[in-house]
Amino acid sequence: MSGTKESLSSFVAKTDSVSEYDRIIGRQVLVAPTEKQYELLLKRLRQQLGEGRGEVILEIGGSPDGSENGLLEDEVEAAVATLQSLANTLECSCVKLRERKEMRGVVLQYLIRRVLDNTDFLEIRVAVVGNVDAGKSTLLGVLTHGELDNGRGHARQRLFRHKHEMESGRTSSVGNDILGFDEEGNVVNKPEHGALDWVKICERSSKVITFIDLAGHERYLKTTVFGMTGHAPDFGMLMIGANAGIIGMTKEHLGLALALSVPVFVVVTKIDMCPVNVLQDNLKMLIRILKSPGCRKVPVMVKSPDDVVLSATNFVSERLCPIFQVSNVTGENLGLLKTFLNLLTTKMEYHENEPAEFQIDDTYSVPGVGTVVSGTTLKGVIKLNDILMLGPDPLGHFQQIAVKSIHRKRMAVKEVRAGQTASFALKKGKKVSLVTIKRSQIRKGMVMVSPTLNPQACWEFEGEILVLHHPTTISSRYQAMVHCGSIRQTASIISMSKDCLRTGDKALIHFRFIKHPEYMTPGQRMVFREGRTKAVGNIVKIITQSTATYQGSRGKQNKQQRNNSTQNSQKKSK
Ligand SMILES: Nc1nc2c(ncn2[C@@H]2O[C@H](COP(=O)(O)OP(=O)(O)OP(=O)(O)O)[C@@H](O)[C@H]2O)c(=O)[nH]1
Repeated sequence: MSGTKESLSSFVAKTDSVSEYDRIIGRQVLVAPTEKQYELLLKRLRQQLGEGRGEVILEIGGSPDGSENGLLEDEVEAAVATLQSLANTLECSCVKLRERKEMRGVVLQYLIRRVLDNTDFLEIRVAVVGNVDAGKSTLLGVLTHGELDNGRGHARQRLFRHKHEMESGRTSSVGNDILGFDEEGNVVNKPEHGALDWVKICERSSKVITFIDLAGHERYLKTTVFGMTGHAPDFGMLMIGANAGIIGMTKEHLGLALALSVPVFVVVTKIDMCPVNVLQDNLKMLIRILKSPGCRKVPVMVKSPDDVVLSATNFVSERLCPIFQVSNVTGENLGLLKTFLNLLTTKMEYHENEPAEFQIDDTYSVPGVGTVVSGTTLKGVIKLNDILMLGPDPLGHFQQIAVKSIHRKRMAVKEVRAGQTASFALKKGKKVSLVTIKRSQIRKGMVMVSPTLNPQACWEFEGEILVLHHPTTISSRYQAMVHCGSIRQTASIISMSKDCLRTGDKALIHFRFIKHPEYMTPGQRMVFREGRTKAVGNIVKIITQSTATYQGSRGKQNKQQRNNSTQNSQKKSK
């Protein structure tokens, strides 16, 4: 993945089969590889492309210990030719990102990206958060439509008009905008009469950034949390107005991203209209917050193309938090932000070989098509006409459905893989004469999974929870909203491993949903919140027995425990 930049030549030098080569020869491997070395390089590059979901940033002429400090002029040509040839063999593009001077010669960084057919593209989801008026809609309008703002909402209006014009099949009720990059890293968005044709963007793109535009107002915090959990963002883009600084919901949104382990980068907007001293004060405050024990981030100001490559390659592996300072009116530094977006690679591990799991975040009724569901493929591969189990319904049952069509960003495709979002048209049953499934039967939080998983719904589960904030104490019977994937339902606390919980406390909590059972899996991240109360944690156990049975058995257990302790105390007193 791009987060792990590596020198190909030093890899070959480290490999057993070429151990006779010292580091100096290692540098020369790319310059003049033998057939065996070339095969090794090819094998390694293929492996890295697999790890990086189709792309990798490579450094040539350098090594981590500085022993291969640069290529001479004539070596550069030969090394780049080898790299180009490797890329061609693996059907990849090879684009130079950066060059730096070292003691001996130059060190170069290249982006190697698989050239995909026009129905496939790499997908990165970026949740856009920040306080009202931070310039979120404006920045998205400027990035996706390629036209600067006038400072009075011009770019934002374009986006709104575009949103109202969205035809059926839009992927979510949370705002979505897309920015496509071709294999060379050029933006492919070309608005026609103000509107964007998503299918054309996807056809021309190697990578598509989906911006999940989340509301900035406190009133919509529920939707913002849903966007952060249910839409599985790879990254969070925290927007801050240069003159307003960190106000309102900024800290809340940052805290949410941290709690959900979503890597965050910051975009400070409106630098064109902000006095220098105010900007400096607000940046100082931002850096202080990012470095504070609660965040433990390493803030990095991105000011040059070099900074972009460095921060993008280290973004995932470290606690780095790149900060961009842009103007949507003058366009200052927007180029840096675009290059950064083009280089982003997800840190999520997606398992394509496991049985399919798809979480539903929205439903639609499309005339002539029927019920359509949209969401994220968490595991496996889903193909046209696949039979999946949809559920759970209010009784906890799953029903067989067939996938009749698949869209990725409104483009018809034959399959969708783990890590990709999609919409499906559904029909009930296996036969060709399928029964239409009603939209009212489906709700957000439901899943579609492979029948091999034999899915079970649960009313109750156990979670390991850390209370981030609560004004007083939390005890049994306390109720709050559980957000887990696209599940959003109130649950009450049945029991806890501690008597009561305060801010900063950790506990194992047994929850019960109040309305209907849900499908969950251990290890999933969850948020438990109500008003200003917020707790985060992981699902550790799913309890599939009915409550009566469970409570009955717990009752018996408790009675047994009581009997045991009485016997013990009787023994002690004797
Ligand atoms: N001068 C200047 N104005 C900007 C810039 N970015 C945004 N604006 C203006 O700031 C105002 C607010 O921008 P929005 O994009 O609506 O802010 P928002 O964060 O999307 O707000 P909500 O959607 O309400 O959460 C608009 O009038 C924009 O024209 C900028 O870089 N420079």
